Amino acid sequence: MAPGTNTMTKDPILKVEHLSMRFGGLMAINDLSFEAYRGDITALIGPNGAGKTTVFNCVTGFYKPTMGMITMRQKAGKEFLLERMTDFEVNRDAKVARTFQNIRLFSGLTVLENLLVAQHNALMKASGYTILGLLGLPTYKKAAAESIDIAKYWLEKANLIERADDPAGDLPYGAQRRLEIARAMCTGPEFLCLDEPAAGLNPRESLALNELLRSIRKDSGASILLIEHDMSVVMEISDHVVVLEYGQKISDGTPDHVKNDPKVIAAYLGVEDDEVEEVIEEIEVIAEGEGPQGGAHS
Ligand SMILES: Nc1ncnc2c1ncn2[C@@H]1O[C@H](COP(=O)(O)OP(=O)(O)OP(=O)(O)O)[C@@H](O)[C@H]1O
Repeated sequence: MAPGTNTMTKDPILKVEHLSMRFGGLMAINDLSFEAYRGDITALIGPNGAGKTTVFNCVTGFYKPTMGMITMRQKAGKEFLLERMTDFEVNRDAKVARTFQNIRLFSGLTVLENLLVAQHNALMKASGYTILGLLGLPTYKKAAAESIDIAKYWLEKANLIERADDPAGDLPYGAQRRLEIARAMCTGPEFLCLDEPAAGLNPRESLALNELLRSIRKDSGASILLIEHDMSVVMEISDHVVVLEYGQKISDGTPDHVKNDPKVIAAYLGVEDDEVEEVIEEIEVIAEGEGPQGGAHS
């Protein structure tokens, strides 16, 4: 249990146990264990190259880990061993959706069409996988109407309803990021993995993103795991933070707990743990010197 979290109410949706991932001679993830709790926004942070994306790729079925177990337990109690599943099965069966560091939308399709394509699997199932089904089956017509309702719901949430008929490629960058998240939500995930959702956003777009993520947590009940470099986003919206360095966990707890953890400060400053205090003192002296009354420029 992560320090600072309430032991009475926390129910793990994801358990990562002794995960290791080797690329040739490089141990990118080394015996990593952590949990993400149901209903929480969990942030996975760490310096460049710490192994965050590798963990994401293992959780979402893009990589087969060298060792370890990744268990996802759905609300209804059904468990899935994600390390044994393909990316497609992780999404379809375990109900884990993801976004990527680089935006991957169909830029020539409209905003609405992007959300309908995401629901293609459910629509094909309703058609009975036949052309006649596509043309006339009542189950298909019902599913098609439902998928438009779901798309509209997420367009409202992402504040994109007015752009529904515009090509996705015409949207500003921050709106494209929200569209990607809306598209992932249209697949009905219980667990949403977001790879650097705030990257490249301006402060206004960042606020809109925070609002969308909070509303996903509150209204859909989906749990969120996100990789993020923007500490203001992490500290603002996360319930729980896991910190990696060189493929290992160095801290795990509430945002306040990890923010004040000397190991985390050392990792971000790139110094040894026992040098943290000294470096912070030095930084404070420099900051005082740079201040309005400071002597650096006087
Ligand atoms: N497919 C791969 N083949 C070989 N090495 C890889 C592969 N993917 C990642 N690595 C290496 O594994 C280590 C962890 O990389 P990873 O991308 O997971 O880190 P990260 O924490 O996401 O970094 P960043 O914050 O820069 O995105 C790095 O040293 C990286 O070069």
